[in-house]
Amino acid sequence: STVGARAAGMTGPRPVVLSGPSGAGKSTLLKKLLQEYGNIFGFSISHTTRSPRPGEENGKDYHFVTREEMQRDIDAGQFIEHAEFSGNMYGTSKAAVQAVQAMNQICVLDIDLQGVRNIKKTELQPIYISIQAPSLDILEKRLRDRKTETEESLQKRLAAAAADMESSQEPDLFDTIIINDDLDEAYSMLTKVLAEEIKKAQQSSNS
Ligand SMILES: Nc1ncnc2c1ncn2[C@@H]1O[C@H](COP(=O)(O)OP(=O)(O)OP(=O)(O)O)[C@@H](O)[C@H]1O
Ligand SMILES: Nc1nc2c(ncn2[C@@H]2O[C@H](COP(=O)(O)O)[C@@H](O)[C@H]2O)c(=O)[nH]1
Repeated sequence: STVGARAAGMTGPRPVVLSGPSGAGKSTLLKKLLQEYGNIFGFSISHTTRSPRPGEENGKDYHFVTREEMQRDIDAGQFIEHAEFSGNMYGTSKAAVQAVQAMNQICVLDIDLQGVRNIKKTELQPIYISIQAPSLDILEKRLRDRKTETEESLQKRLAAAAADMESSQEPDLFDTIIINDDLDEAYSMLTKVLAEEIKKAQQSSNS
């Protein structure tokens, strides 16, 4: 099994899961990571039924699909995990993870807490990192300033955020919790947590 092989040190670097409330800064940190280490890390492109935001590209940020398409593919067994979040469906397809692994890159998943719990039931064995805002008030301000949400979807996301902040304290759920107060400091924490994987990847590409 992957677990046994991993214990024996026979597999490659571990995938990385970034989770945490909407507005905590996952995409911002991920973008920085991919800018600096785009040869090492690859983003797992999820499917979602929500509409694209200005600037988001189909097949790059997400695979934007209808509920019917997504449900059909879920029923066909094409997804590793999927969840309903704030009125829309989100999910990680097997193909999304395989596409990154085929490029010999470390797969990074940006998923919600339900996704984390479901990935724990699989053999993926990633490093689990929670990104948190300093407070719910600051998170609300950041989400409002982002101007991507209606008042209704903002309220849904804030309710989910409050629950997320509490659940993330659960022992053994995350390997690391990063408080994204100052962006540069949070990013430096992230690269520190991933230093070992980055080193392994750099060594194997030099050999
Ligand atoms: N350290 C920070 N200080 C101030 N603003 C920040 C910081 N980090 C991120 N932001 C801003 O906060 C907003 C939310 O960040 P981002 O979109 O990265 O969150 P997210 O966790 O990916 O959210 P979602 O799950 O909704 O996609 C963005 O407008 C971003 O520019
Ligand atoms: N369980 C999953 N959650 C996912 C996936 N892709 C994204 N997400 C999470 O959804 C929310 C909202 O994202 P947004 O882009 O609409 O702001 C956020 O917490 C993401 O982490 C997925 O494939 N599975």
